[in-house]
Amino acid sequence: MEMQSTLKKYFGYTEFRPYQKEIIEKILDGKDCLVIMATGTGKSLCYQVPPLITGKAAVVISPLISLMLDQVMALKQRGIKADYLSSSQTDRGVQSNAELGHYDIIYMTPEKACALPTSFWSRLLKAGMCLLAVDEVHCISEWGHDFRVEYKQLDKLRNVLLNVPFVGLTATATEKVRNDIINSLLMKDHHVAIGSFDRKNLFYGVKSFSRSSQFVDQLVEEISKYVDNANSTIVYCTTVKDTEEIFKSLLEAGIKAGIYHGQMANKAREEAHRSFIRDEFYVMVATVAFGMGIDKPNVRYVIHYGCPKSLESYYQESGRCGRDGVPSACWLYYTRSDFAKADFYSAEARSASQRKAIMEAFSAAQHYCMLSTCRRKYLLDYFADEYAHDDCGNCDICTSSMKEKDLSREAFLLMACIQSCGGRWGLNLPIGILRGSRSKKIVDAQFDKLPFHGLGKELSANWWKGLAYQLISRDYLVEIFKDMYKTVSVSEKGLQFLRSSSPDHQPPLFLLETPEMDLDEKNIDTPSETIEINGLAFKEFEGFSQAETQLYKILIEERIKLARATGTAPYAVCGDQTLKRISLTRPSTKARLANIDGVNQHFIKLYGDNFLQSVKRLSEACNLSLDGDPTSQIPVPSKTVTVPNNKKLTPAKFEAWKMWHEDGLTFKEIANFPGRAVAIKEQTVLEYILEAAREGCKMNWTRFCEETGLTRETFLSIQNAVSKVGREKLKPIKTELPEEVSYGQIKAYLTMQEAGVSAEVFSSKSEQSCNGDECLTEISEVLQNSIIPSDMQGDDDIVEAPGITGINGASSPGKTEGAESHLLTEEIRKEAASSEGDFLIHKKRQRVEAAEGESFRALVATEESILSWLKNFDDGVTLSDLLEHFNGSTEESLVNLLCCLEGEFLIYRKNNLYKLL
Ligand SMILES: Nc1ncnc2c1ncn2[C@@H]1O[C@H](COP(=O)(O)OP(=O)(O)OP(=O)(O)O)[C@@H](O)[C@H]1O
Repeated sequence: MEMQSTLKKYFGYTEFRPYQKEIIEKILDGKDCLVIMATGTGKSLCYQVPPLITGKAAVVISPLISLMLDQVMALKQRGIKADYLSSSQTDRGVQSNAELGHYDIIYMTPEKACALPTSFWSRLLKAGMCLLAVDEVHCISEWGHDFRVEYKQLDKLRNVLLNVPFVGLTATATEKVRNDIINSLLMKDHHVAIGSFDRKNLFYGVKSFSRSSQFVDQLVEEISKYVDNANSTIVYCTTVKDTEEIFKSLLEAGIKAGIYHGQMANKAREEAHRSFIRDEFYVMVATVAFGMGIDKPNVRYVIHYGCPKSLESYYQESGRCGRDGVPSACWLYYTRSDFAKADFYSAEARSASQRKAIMEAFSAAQHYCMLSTCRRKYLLDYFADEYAHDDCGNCDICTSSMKEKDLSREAFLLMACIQSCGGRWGLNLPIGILRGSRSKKIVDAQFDKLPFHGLGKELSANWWKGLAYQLISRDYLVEIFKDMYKTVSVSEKGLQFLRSSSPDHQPPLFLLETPEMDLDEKNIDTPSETIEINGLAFKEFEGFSQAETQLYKILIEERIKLARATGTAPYAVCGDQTLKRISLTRPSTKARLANIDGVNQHFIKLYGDNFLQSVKRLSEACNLSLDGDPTSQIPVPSKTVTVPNNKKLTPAKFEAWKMWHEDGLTFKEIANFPGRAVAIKEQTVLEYILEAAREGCKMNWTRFCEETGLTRETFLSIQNAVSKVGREKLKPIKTELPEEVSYGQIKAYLTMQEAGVSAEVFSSKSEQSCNGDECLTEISEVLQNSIIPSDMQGDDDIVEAPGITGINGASSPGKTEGAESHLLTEEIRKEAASSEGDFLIHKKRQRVEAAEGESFRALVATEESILSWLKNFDDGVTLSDLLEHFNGSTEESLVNLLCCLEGEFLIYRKNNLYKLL
């Protein structure tokens, strides 16, 4: 509860993102934690919440001063006491204040942390220290992509900070790097949280381009379209020269932009960074020097102008995009000449193994450019975060209309040629042979005598390379790195294909003819189509009227003014999404403003009056009424909904899931559904639903377990059996278990385990709900006593059904007869089954009743009495509950008191439930 209220009070959010809560709990238990979560998924919050709960400081090691400055600025805007210490700082004030326990969070560079005297740490410990967080902890490992030698010294702090949990956080760490981190930070009995690398809101796209002024002009024109809505863009270039060229073109086109690269003086770079995050311009053209830790939440486009040197750096840089969770696009433009930079990058290597690692990393980036299969899948598989789908529906490949073609003859020629050359060469040699080249290498090795020589000359080298990359990504060919060189050979799968082929006949092999393959040699550097960087299926102002869009745009300006007046960044005042919610709901009171997701207590204190005045004035000007529907939702991008895009789920399976999940039907009802030509088995329905769950469809596991009869005890005994015999085969698991445990229950357990659902689902259920018939009876009773407040009942059939009209008085379900009675229980059961939320209501009702029983006197509400009564209800209460309890108060006076409490952040309202903060 305290965690939840801290989240709303300081950050304005009402829900934790995945993993955050469990990590915070572990830290509060004093455990070391290693947190590996995708960029922009909210790692920082994991170390920012514990000091606010414990009242003890958190020390955060961070690699860059600019990053620390941004974090400190944003935290101050949330009313959190934060500052930073670095070796270049001359002011001793921060250090002494830290020693006196004046901060919630103190950032410092690793150098500074190691240079601080033991006396500093002793004083800090005395004042209270709850954790030491090491941000971007992959820098500790030589195997990581940003090794920083100073990070290696951090283990020294272990001897000084006894019993302080160490928390390492990073977005990218292979297993090798993870082990290195654990050893370097001397972590013991630590908790590891590994989130998915998938950034669902990001669209990935790649195109080839030519380095011509014509292309740059097109790019600039495209970028200019997105600047209008205050959407930020970062253009990453591989060289300083490109950076300068694009920057100049943007300025010439009248677009305000910034530039950032390693050859600029520190001060100029800091200024550029500062201006970008403060929305003084919306386009930043930079080299990769502008990468790690840029946390501007509303960057909508990240464009790579040139192939990056590795997928790790591509993931980091593209990760700057869409950090507020809003759909955003990452486009990568490459030229073939980029691929010749392997030597340049590997020149940085200090050893043969490092050189090999650099080559491999660069090759993976090249592959990414040349893919003909889902880009998201390739990226996630690369980071060992296997993506279960072949089609993400949110990258250029999955959304393109490219058609597969039978390229079996060409694939045969290429593979046969590679095999005939002994699989000892790169791609250029076999392609040269097919294209009839008589280069010295080919002639000396007598490869010009091979029967394939010249058989593929009508196709460009580019075309053949495109084909080869597809064969590699589909495992017909394999690439092997040997020191500075890579060779390509035929895999077992490719050999099988060759064995079943002859020069005249090959089994069909359907592959894509990508746009790059279409380019012939003369046109190699001509862009295949006009640029279109958007690629988002999402319309930014979907669901907004014209007037609301206008209001939003004016509020953006107001936010900039407020931020300038307080010397901070506009996003630190409040995020774009919060501003959109304000534009849609147009609150007239602090209470209403406080209830908007993303609005925190400090915001209300600092800007509440100002914002409310602006909203009132501007709404009037835009002819919009105040206090719109607080449930107005900003449209969720359809691309993140997995189900409709999911090609793996057949219509029958999807339909079964929908009937169960959305219509509340039982397995039996679905199996015998009247519209079905032939009834199917209940077991089949169960399997369909489990498959839907595995494919990412939403599940109410509590209800599912109830219907399958899977109890906590059975769940735990299956867990036990699986730990003994493994999860690969069902039979051995079944043999380990009592007779009555069904295969269906075992499958359900295995799917739940895959989905990360633990036995807790039962404890929460038993607390929140009751079982089977008992539950039905109890809910019936609740209805019978007519204590479900009308605002909770909704306008479903229950109230209207025959024999139920008397629920409030004359007749009751108990008194109805036969079919009517059955109808009622059926309806109730469906209602009960439709969501866990109803069980919550039921439980709350019971507690309301218990509390009611305490007094029969007319109770008049005061701020204090409301607060003290709300303490009884973790799940919150409705206004009707409050009115029932405080029966001596009028609705108006009660609402006024509630508004005051909301405005003071003592309570908050969500889904019409008032909860204590
Ligand atoms: N529970 C939450 N609800 C809504 N927004 C959140 C939540 N937690 C974090 N955020 C927001 O998500 C954004 C990204 O969070 P954060 O900076 O912590 O990401 P990160 O994982 O540290 O990323 P990186 O590795 O790139 O630094 C921030 O703007 C943050 O305020």
